[in-house]
Amino acid sequence: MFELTVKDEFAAAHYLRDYPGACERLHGHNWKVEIAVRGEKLNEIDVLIDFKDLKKHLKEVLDELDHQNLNEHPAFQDKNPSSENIARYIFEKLAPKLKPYGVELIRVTVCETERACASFVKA
Ligand SMILES: Nc1nc2c(c(=O)[nH]1)N=C([C@H](O)[C@H](O)COP(=O)(O)OP(=O)(O)OP(=O)(O)O)CN2
Ligand SMILES: [Zn+2]
Repeated sequence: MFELTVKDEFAAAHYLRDYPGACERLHGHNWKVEIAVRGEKLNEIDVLIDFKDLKKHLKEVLDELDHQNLNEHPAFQDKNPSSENIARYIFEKLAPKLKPYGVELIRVTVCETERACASFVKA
């Protein structure tokens, strides 16, 4: 079994409704995102999936979040745009895009800072 990861980032504003502190006020982060896929079969040039394709599809998903107020995004109308929910949103958008390549998305990790990250992992 092989596992690949690629990274990208996006910048956005958010606030956490009902948060007991400063994060209840609008503020921004440069979120760093890492995704991991796995699969068994290498293709005819001996790669699982081209990093370029992985990065392209991740970017498509992140472009929808980049430079947005995430609290105004349809995905976060009834739930907070926490790192946890952002990771799950990216996972759910990205997983179907990668299926045709024969790889499985297994983890999306979203970091608000170098010291604070949340992952959504395949059950
Ligand atoms: N589990 C989570 N906890 C928090 C989240 C989150 O998404 N998931 N988000 C926040 C806020 O977004 C806040 O902006 C981040 O707070 P904090 O980590 O305290 O950020 P600081 O810049 O103050 O970092 P320090 O390391 O404390 O300097 C809060 N919690
Ligand atoms: Zn925040």
